[in-house]
Amino acid sequence: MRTSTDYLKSLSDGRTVIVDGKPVDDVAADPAFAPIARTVGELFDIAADPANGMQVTDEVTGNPVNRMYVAPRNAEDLAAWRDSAQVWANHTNGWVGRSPDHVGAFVAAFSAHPGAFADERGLADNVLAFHRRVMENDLYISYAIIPPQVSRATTAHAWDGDFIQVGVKEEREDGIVVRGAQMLATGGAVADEILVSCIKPLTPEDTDFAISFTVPVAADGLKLYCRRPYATGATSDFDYPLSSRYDETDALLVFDDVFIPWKDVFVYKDVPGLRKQFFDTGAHVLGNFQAQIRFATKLRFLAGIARKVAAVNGVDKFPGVVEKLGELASLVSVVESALHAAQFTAAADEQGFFSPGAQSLYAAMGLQAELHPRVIGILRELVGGGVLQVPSSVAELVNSETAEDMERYVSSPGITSVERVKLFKLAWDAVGSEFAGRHQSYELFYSGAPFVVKGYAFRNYDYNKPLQAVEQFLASYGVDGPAAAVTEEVSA
Ligand SMILES: Cc1cc2nc3c(=O)[nH]c(=O)nc-3n(C[C@H](O)[C@H](O)[C@H](O)COP(=O)(O)OP(=O)(O)OC[C@H]3O[C@@H](n4cnc5c(N)ncnc54)[C@H](O)[C@@H]3O)c2cc1C
Repeated sequence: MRTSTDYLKSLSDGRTVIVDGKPVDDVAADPAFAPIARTVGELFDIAADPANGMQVTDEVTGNPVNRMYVAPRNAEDLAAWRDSAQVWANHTNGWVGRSPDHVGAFVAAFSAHPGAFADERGLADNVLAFHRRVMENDLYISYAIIPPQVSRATTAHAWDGDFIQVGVKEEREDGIVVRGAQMLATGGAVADEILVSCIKPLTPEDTDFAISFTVPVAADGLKLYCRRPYATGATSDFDYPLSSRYDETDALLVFDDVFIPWKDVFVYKDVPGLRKQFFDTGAHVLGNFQAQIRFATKLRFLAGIARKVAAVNGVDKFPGVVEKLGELASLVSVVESALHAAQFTAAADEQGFFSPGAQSLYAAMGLQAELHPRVIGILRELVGGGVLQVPSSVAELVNSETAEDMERYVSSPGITSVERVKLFKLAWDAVGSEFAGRHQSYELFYSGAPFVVKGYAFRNYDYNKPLQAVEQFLASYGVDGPAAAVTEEVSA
């Protein structure tokens, strides 16, 4: 299976990743991208080691493949799939949102439902071939499925200027030429390919933009405009332990007439087909099951920082602090419990795809907009000003002229000054740094704006039962008192 060496080597492919107005020479060597590339490489090494239990035998080739790229078919598969996702999430403590298993899960679910892509061009076969390529080569796929934020009052066809959202400029015998942009691809700069599509509802007038395809990051004419990287501002691992490893970077994609061969096209000028690929295949559920496994891991990590900070500051026995730590425990447990429930209520669909229970999964996602800021808020409150009562850098801890002051004034009972500063710098990178701010937006938006995500929770909740309960109750009394049936029940 692919190792970090193979992966890092493959990144030197002439991709156009733009920072500070010019293309980056080599992302694997650039200080903005090398740290996250290293982290992704570590994930591949973990999967390649059979001891980590992430491998399964491919039924077609008989070779070991990463389980994250294989659609679960029964309860045992799903349990093992979840365990594998957990192995990767543990390695990053949940701080890498778009690790290769996220879109990998979408592609796995696609492969179990080729019928959702069926059309006269044979697009379903393209999807199956894509899945096989991803699985056999351990590809890292990022995705860009949101149109650029131009105006949400209308959709692409009504925007000024042709092809602002990426669309079909030209149809050729051997493929299509696409032009335009897509909002963001997290991890795109260090991925192998990007799945480009649109999950926001389009109208029949938007047919030219109703496409789904994969494109190598190094494709001619594809440009990635990255937001300011945070890894370069991370002066050391000690000062920014999260920014220095996990800055995935997010990039606007611009397609300057990029040629996409037919084999890489999955949905073509088909507005309903866009929704089908995400929602009739179970892809949205499986991909977000992975996302919630990752999210719960990060919440546990945040709770761990809070628990340790409270102990170091000697406040962990105060009733008010115990209450806060208890609230944190409840919030983390809500997400963990929803994952258990989604697994417990999982069932096979008509294609034999074993899908996690959607009601529990979307319930957790629907609360994320409130839950994550609350967790961060509690942590911010517990750390107090301690995150600012730290030296500007590790230098003050090692310089003999300043180390003595640090040891004397920046310390707590039972731990050294270095240990205390290390902990509080970690806390700052989780709640206060630019990296932390980006993560707050990420958790709020990665699976859609809160009104969209709550819509999933609404649609996947069976309101018949609560409605029935209310109807029955309302029927049990009237202006004349209890209804007859109820009166009889009471007198009997
Ligand atoms: C850190 C980060 C990483 C991301 N990574 C990726 C990625 O890898 N791939 C990808 O495809 N996308 C990615 N995204 C984009 C993400 O999917 C979108 O931000 C999300 O879907 C919301 O879309 P939007 O940003 O266009 O918000 P908009 O749709 O413009 O909404 C912004 C706000 O406007 C209001 N609003 C808009 N429309 C309505 C409405 N109809 N009803 C009520 N209120 C409304 C809401 O308050 C909403 O929160 C990322 C976003 C962030 C922040």
